[in-house]
Amino acid sequence: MADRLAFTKGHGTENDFVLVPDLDGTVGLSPARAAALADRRAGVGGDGVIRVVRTAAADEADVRETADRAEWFMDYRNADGSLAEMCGNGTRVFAEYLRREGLAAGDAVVVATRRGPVEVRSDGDGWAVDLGPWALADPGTADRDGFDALVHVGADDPFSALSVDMGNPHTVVALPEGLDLDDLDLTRVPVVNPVPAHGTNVEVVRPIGPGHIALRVHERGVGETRSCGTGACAAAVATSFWAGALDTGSTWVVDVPGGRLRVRLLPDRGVELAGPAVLVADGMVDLATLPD
Ligand SMILES: N[C@H](CCC[C@H](N)C(=O)O)C(=O)O
Repeated sequence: MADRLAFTKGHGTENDFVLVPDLDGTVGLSPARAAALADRRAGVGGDGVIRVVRTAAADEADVRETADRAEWFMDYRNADGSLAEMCGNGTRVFAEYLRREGLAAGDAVVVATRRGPVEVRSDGDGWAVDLGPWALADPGTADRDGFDALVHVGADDPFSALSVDMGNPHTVVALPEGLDLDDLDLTRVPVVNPVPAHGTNVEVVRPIGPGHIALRVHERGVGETRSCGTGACAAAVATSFWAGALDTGSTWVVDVPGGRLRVRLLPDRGVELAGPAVLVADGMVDLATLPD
């Protein structure tokens, strides 16, 4: 039995991940082991852990069924070890890893995810991926101003928000006039009402100009992160909805604390995320330091 585990550290606009190759699915990844790998002091450190596994060897049957469309499965875990359906920044880092390792060739690769296969294609010095279709909560629940939730961020009075489903859940807050993103206390989990059944990722968005927004994000299963790819898409969808411009194929520059992403709204509720992916380092973890 190998006593060490190979890993690669990577990030997309400083949303960072520990990639663990387990190509034939023989090692597995328990929630406790994922959380230990993500630990920034006793482990490698990251917002998430991504197991790189052949789709045919995935634990979930519905993922295995997509093996004819995608050879590799992005098995995404949050820093707390919880599963997530999708990770936008993670898909770009995953594609970069597959290309560097010679596990994929050419300018595009279809990646299996819990949300279904997505095509990640080379885009300038980064990657682009359609993370759609997005969905709003039952439009009937969005009041006349386009909000369907209230969010307490830190000690502030509640802010109005809109739920956006990107395969994973998002609650997008429109930062009230006169407040500054930098002043928000995102050290605690924002309190969302109605309480989302499976938790949610909370983005607080500020308009910068036409087709340009900035956001901070508190991620489900992590805490505040420097960037969230599905969150950038959710924020662009919500901002377009509030502007009554959802059907215009708009493009967005999304400034996140860790850098800049681009989002393009596509027909049929498609939404393309584009941005960088960096592989920072490779290493080995002593299995004796990890829980089973
Ligand atoms: N925390 C998220 C998953 C990671 C999403 C984010 N890192 C991205 O780039 O989309 C969730 O539990 O739904």
